[in-house]
Amino acid sequence: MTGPGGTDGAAGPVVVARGLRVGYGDVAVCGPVDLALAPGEVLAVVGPNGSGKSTVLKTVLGRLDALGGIVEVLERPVDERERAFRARVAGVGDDDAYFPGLSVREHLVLLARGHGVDQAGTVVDEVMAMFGITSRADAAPTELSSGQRRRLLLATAFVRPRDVLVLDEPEQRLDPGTRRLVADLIAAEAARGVAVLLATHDPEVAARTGARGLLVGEDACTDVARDDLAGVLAAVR
Ligand SMILES: Nc1ncnc2c1ncn2[C@@H]1O[C@H](COP(=O)(O)OP(=O)(O)OP(=O)(O)O)[C@@H](O)[C@H]1O
Repeated sequence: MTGPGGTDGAAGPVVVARGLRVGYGDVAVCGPVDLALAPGEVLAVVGPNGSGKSTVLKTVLGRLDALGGIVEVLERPVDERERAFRARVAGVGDDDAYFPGLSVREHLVLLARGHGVDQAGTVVDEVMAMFGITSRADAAPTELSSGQRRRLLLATAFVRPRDVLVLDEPEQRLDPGTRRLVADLIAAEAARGVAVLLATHDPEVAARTGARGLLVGEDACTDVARDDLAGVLAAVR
């Protein structure tokens, strides 16, 4: 199988962490992280509120410096300033910052064009329809409901090229139908060879995406098999 970036199905991992320490200042928020994520795989980072899931994701995205250990994406040390990194790694966090004066559609077209997407307008219209925000295309993001803004934020990852997709609690603020839609979109991404790293509290998202897990703990981070993930999520608190 050839993946979106021309990667072979049997290719090695595209996200690797070894003894990775993440945190703020010089204080680690959780145990060291070891993971390897290959094209077409979904890994769900799970754990209680405040355990460090977002911090792990931000470090993988290069938005936060590692305190120690190794983190590599696409076989290079993480550096979000690198053109190849920005071109191939799509991340959605909690932050919704928008340009004043641009509509929903204009935001998405700007992003798609910035990434050199052919027929950006058509792609954006398809993605807006997929996320059910077409009727709000001409609105400013500030005029959207909280869940609609979340749909827009997720849409930003789908209007641009990507080999690695990093999503922080994609289920946040979404109604149940949209949560299922997003889970199915993530599964489809994996099926076409994208490596997906996500944080979630939602057993349904974990199950529908076919994710295996990484349980983030204070002293250690532990691998969780796919079949055990729903039980671990139910027990997390
Ligand atoms: N900017 C920051 N500066 C200092 N500490 C922070 C900062 N952001 C988060 N923390 C702390 O780091 C720890 C891990 O936070 P993080 O947001 O990674 O948790 P999480 O597992 O994603 O939680 P949740 O399930 O609530 O989203 C928490 O104790 C939090 O208070």
